[in-house]
Amino acid sequence: MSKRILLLPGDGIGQEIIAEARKVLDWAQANGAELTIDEGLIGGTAYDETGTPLPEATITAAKSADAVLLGAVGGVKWESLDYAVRPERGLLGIRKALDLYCNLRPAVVYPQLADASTLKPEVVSGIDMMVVRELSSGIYFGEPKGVETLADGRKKGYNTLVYHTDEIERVARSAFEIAMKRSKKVCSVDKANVLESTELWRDVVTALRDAEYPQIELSHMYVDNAAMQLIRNPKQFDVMVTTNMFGDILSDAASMLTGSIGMLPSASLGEKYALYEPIHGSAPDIAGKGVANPLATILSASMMFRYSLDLGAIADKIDAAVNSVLDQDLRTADIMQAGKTEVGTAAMGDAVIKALG
Ligand SMILES: NC(=O)C1=CN([C@@H]2O[C@H](COP(=O)(O)OP(=O)(O)OC[C@H]3O[C@@H](n4cnc5c(N)ncnc54)[C@H](O)[C@@H]3O)[C@@H](O)[C@H]2O)C=CC1
Ligand SMILES: CC(C)CC(=O)C(=O)O
Ligand SMILES: [Mg+2]
Repeated sequence: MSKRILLLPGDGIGQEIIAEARKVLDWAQANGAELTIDEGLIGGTAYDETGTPLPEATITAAKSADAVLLGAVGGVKWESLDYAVRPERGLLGIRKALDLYCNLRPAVVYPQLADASTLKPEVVSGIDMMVVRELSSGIYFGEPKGVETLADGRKKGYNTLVYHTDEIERVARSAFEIAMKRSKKVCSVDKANVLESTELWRDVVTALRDAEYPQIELSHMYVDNAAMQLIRNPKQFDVMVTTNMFGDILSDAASMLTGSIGMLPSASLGEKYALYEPIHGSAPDIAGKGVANPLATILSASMMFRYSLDLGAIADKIDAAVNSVLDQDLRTADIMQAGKTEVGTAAMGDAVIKALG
């Protein structure tokens, strides 16, 4: 039966990178994958057309798809809008609507790019770690929040970091299950020394390990130390599990081990739905220039074929094609190295298609 994919290009380079991922989907279709591909609106582009960054039609289409592949949202044009209708609210909204609580962000250092990192090759080579980020709760969603004017004229801006036992437990279980197939090592990152919500996080993660995953070697680290350790000695980590905001920040940091944020794909998973997207944003500084790296999005498509479409053989081919274009010394500007050939977004996408054969 045909698998239904919903593409949500979004804003800025989202449009450019999804166009390259679309070439890969078209290739898969031409090579036997039965796919029905639709496109929908999200983010600033959706706001401009419909007055909301997350139209009902997008939620409905996402719920009837086997998987969603998203580009990125946001941009300077929409920064002065009320928070309720900002592009980013569209992304948070779809994560909530689909209950995508588990965000997998694999940071893999390709051997061809070990010296593209700003860190020493010996520090990063061989890295293959997984950041498991809680995605549908935490401070990005907690109530109360807002900006108020106080009686004395000062303004008060506030957000709330809330976690419930079940929200922690389900993402911790995902992390432990992943770790059972890897090194059986999990580092849980929190700020339990000062935040009660993450003291609960630590307690729940520990209790689950004790009760159901005694084989897992669990460690705990404060987020400030984790940020430092990621740069000092990243190979100490295999699976890292953490809150929504800490995972957001630490995965951007981890991306630089690989050479560029343009190399990191992600899968956002719930019990019923799944959405795939690069970890980066809409990159207004390079949008429209045709220089964005499409590989994170193409690798996100690969994760989609593997996890949601039951087409692991196609995922293997996409992964091999990405390796092949790097072997051919083709580089977008963000991963450019001396002696290599610089190519733009579309040329990189075309090279992947050529490598796919
Ligand atoms: N998932 C999403 O849709 C996300 C959206 N955003 C939104 O994106 C906008 C820009 O945010 P920033 O903080 O600048 O983060 P960003 O991730 O868009 O860009 C950060 C830096 O990385 C570079 N970069 C990002 N992706 C790249 C790629 N594929 N190839 C080459 N270089 C790449 C950009 O040029 C920029 O210098 C904001 O409106 C923000 O809210 C930010 C992060 C995630
Ligand atoms: C809207 C933001 C929370 C997006 C972001 O930075 C991310 O998911 O990495
Ligand atoms: Mg982010």
